[in-house]
Amino acid sequence: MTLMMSRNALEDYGLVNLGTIHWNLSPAALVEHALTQQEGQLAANGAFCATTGSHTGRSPKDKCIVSNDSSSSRIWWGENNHPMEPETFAIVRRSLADYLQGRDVYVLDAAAGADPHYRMPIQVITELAWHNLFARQLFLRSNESDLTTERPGFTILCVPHFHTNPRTHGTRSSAAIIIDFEERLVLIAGTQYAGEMKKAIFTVLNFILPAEGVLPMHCSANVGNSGDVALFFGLSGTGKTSLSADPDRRLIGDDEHGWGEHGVFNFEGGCYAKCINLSQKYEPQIWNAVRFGSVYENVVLDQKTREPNYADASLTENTRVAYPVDYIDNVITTGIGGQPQAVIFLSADSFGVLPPISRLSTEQAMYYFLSGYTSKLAGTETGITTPQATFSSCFGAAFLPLHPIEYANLLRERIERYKVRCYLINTGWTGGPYGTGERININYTRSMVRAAISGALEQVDTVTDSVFGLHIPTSCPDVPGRLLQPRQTWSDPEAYDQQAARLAELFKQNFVQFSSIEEAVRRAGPN
Ligand SMILES: Nc1ncnc2c1ncn2[C@@H]1O[C@H](COP(=O)(O)OP(=O)(O)O)[C@@H](O)[C@H]1O
Ligand SMILES: C=C(OP(=O)(O)O)C(=O)O
Repeated sequence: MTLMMSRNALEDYGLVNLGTIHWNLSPAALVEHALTQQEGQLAANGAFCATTGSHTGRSPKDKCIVSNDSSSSRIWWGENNHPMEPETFAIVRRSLADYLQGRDVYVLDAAAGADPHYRMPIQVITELAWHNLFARQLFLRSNESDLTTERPGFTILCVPHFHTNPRTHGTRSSAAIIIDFEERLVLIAGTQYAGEMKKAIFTVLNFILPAEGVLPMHCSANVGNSGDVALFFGLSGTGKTSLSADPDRRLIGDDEHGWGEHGVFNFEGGCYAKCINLSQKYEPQIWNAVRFGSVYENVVLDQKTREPNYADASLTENTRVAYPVDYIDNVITTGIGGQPQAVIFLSADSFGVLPPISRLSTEQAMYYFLSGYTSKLAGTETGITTPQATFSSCFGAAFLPLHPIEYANLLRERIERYKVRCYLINTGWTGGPYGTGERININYTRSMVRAAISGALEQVDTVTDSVFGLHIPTSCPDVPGRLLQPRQTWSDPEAYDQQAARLAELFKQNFVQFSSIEEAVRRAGPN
């Protein structure tokens, strides 16, 4: 049955005269093929290490959405989505099919969306064996229900060694990530960054699910012993994966979730952790998840011992490891949790002025969610080498095909209905901006997260920040009190005031685009 579906799909996409088609290979077989393709090597701990060179991040200009009639009116053509004509898409698709003639391909049947009500079958066709291994570990494994479901699927065709030519293909660069919602097909060319596959499906679900009453979220999720679910929103590198891996709470997922009628569910079946400076001491769970079947990207191995050197950023800062979610010790294997009780926004503030933790009113939650203030941390995007202040709506603007206010309204409705506690946590700099101050110790951040989730901060007195209006707890268990008030951590408080004013101004400028939002939310920002 699966084979039949796969063969038809291949032909539908013009993929004929291929070499050998490898269907649903096991991880061990995929590793063997990846070694034969000479696309990487095995690390001493058993992980397959793919080396893709320094171009390992995304470039904002490469992502296009095919602007046919049915999608055009709904798409948010912000700076992240570029329209592409169906004819241009057809040219790229034909070129990929021509390129693949006579070549082996790897085909995987998988799925996205752990809640059976929303589960979507996906098929991943890749040129490289290790990309197929990545997809196998990152997406949900296919099951019987995927063969009979009425829900239409989506296909990814990932051909990294084919580079597009802007002149002949009409693309914006030599790489292209193109989503066609009508054909239900994603084309990826000219980039080996495996994250594009998962983020493309995330973009797809961000388009499809709101129409079904589900809020798609760029967040990690975990659950405590009493069933209390917590969500951690944040742009890449702000701590979703690290902070949700908690020995005292069970992991639901580390990056992409939906919040529907029945609660929260993971879109994926695996995690994608950053491993720059990964340490056994600070991140034991992620450390232990690296084993046979895991896939490293651009981690430098010692050529004699094959031991990973996590400190080596010579290929990229954005070194990664992908592994199935159950490689983490305490997980919710169904990928489904209940209704959240706590929502945490993670902002890595490179200005060093946001408080390490603040309690948010619902209006503030809306304001900070829409603003999505954070820093782009080095590596994930091409050309970013130092943290750069940015506003990424809903903490994931790059993946949003609808206007941010649509997602924000869905979030507000849920926060109010379930009386969810909301916090803003700065996982970035303290004691000064990037370059002068230092990144907040992750163990302190963990203590703040624990206190926020448990409700321990609800009764604690707060002081109101004079610039941002944020409510800063005056104490937090296991965190030095001085750290909580950022102005007190700077050696020059006047420099702090200037920097805070600068950031407040950036917030205001950015929020102009949301002038249609109600006044109470507009007023919840910096004054
Ligand atoms: N205070 C902190 N809070 C969270 N992460 C931190 C902190 N300080 C340093 N880090 C590092 O930042 C990175 C966060 O990456 P990750 O959790 O993978 O982000 P995301 O999942 O949001 O992309 C990790 O390498 C982590 O060790
Ligand atoms: C995989 C990515 O996101 P995150 O770091 O949030 O996992 C990415 O942005 O490429």
